[in-house]
Amino acid sequence: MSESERRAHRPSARDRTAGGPIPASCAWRETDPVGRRRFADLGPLHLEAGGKLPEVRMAYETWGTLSARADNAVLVLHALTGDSHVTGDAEPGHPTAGWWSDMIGPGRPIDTDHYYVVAPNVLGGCQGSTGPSSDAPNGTPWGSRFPYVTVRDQVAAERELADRLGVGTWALVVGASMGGHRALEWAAGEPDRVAAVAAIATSAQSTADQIAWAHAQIGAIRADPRYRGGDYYDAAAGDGPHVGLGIARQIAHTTYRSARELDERFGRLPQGGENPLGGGGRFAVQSYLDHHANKLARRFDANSYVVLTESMNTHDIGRDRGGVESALASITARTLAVAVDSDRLFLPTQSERIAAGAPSGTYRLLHSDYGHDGFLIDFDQLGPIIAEFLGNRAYLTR
Ligand SMILES: CC(=O)SCCNC(=O)CCNC(=O)[C@H](O)C(C)(C)COP(=O)(O)OP(=O)(O)OC[C@H]1O[C@@H](n2cnc3c(N)ncnc32)[C@H](O)[C@@H]1OP(=O)(O)O
Ligand SMILES: N[C@@H](CCO)C(=O)O
Repeated sequence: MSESERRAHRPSARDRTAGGPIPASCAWRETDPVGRRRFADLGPLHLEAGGKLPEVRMAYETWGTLSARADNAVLVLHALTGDSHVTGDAEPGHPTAGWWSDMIGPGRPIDTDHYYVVAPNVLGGCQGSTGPSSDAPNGTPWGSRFPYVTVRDQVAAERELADRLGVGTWALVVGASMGGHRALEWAAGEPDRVAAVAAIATSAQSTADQIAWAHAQIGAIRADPRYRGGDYYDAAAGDGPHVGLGIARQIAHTTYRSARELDERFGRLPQGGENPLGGGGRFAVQSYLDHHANKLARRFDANSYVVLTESMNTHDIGRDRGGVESALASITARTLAVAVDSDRLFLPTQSERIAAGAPSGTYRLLHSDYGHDGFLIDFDQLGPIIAEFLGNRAYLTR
């Protein structure tokens, strides 16, 4: 069996139900299973679309040491279902290693022997920062009552966190995908506080295509009867909206990978001993998507998925700033825009636009078969690009 066949076939069909009943919500809430997460209580936050959150808590992790001049701080902003655990090995309570361990750490492109790295969990998420699964003032989860938050609101919360950490100007703000939205929003909205920005596989404003994919994902969650309009937090395991959330992940995950990769990797292979002819069995690629659906439903909250996806839909650094080109032109930070050539969700032209519009913009392209997820896989290319942008000669000549 070839490597591609081996990858395509694992694990077995039994994976579809692996792990037992799925909890109604897998929000981490106020817990800190890894033991290194910290929390900052920021008080009330007035929201761009109206209303306010009376109490905002931000969960975050840090690595390295802030210099006496506070000029070595790097803000790392995660994507839709990411979290603050950007680097480190797998450990109890966090079964996966940091999602950017190859990029951040001693001797890595973002070298924590030199930089003070801060990674917050996004506002509206479900990994310790205030979100729909957090308790509202009446002591029960916000659920359907959670207000609309924008990318700008998320950055406003991160700005408050920066104030509390004693960071005036970030040496670098870096993010990919949804994290890139926030990185660009930081650069356009807080030019005095960002010396350099790296926006990876992202866009300055959401496109109709991205909103269209998101629409189907949100629809899948809302159509799940177990979603209960967003108020499902007291449901028993197995009785939460994991079906809708899983379908949303399957739609999204397909857009995160390239058609070429899926075709070359899975082809028309059936999954294990299953027979798709007649409708009973699955193709391997269907099993693969089932696997990713199952995994996400176990680690993420459906309401957070909706809240964050909606915030991505209205992402537009040009809003109330005279349009995207005007907002890009106002960026004073050194700007790096990185695209993945096979990304069918965040097209390279959107990164080219960022680099062309920012006064000191640089554009770099990753050559990858993996599509949008290339920023989570192709570190042999992304590492040197970021190291070069930071002038990390030790990494480049290692
Ligand atoms: C900043 C952030 O975004 S942080 C969040 C990033 N992490 C995630 O999104 C978690 C979801 N995972 C992913 O998106 C991807 O796994 C990545 C991008 C992290 C890594 O990509 P890859 O290394 O190419 O992993 P890939 O997409 O092939 O998935 C591998 C999994 O699919 C499973 N798989 C492969 N083929 C099949 C199949 N035919 N049937 C069922 N499962 C299958 C593998 O067993 C493996 O399972 P495991 O992850 O539980 O060990
Ligand atoms: N796999 C990433 C892709 C989104 O950019 C995530 O789940 O956040």
